Amino acid sequence: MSNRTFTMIKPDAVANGHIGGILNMINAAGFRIVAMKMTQLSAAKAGEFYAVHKERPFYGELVEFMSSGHIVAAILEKDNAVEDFRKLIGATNPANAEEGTIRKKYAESIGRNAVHGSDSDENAAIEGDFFFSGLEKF
Ligand SMILES: Nc1ncnc2c1ncn2[C@@H]1O[C@H](COP(=O)(O)OP(=O)(O)OP(=O)(O)O)[C@@H](O)[C@H]1O
Repeated sequence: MSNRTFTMIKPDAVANGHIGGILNMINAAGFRIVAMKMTQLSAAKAGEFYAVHKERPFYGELVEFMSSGHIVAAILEKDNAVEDFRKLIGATNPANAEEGTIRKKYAESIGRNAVHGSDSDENAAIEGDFFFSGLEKF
């Protein structure tokens, strides 16, 4: 079990002024931020990041949305990081997300759902490298 996961605060939450609120929830849950940056994905980069969903009907909408505005990408550290962070963000569809989760509080819909969280240790490492590769040491 790795102690790191990767997250993005998505364009809806950034545009609606929720970066601070979401980071507070992340800190309060015991995660340490080891790398973080604000950036905007090109459609090509968003498509690459979500390539596993290429065949899904919502792929075009997802890529358009994820490249529509600024995002905040971060690597987080905590014991059991991947699983605990998935619990903290809540269900993909905010209608099914539990009280106390980030998506319950900040997500607008299944597409505009405020945050991303890696679903495995392997993907956490791949996704972290996607944004923070090479020269940076953390
Ligand atoms: N039916 C849908 N309509 C529109 N967008 C969707 C739909 N299902 C999923 N998505 C979008 O695709 C993303 C990836 O879907 P996935 O099933 O991997 O959910 P997730 O693992 O909870 O989300 P994420 O990977 O962003 O943490 C979702 O977060 C959501 O933004």
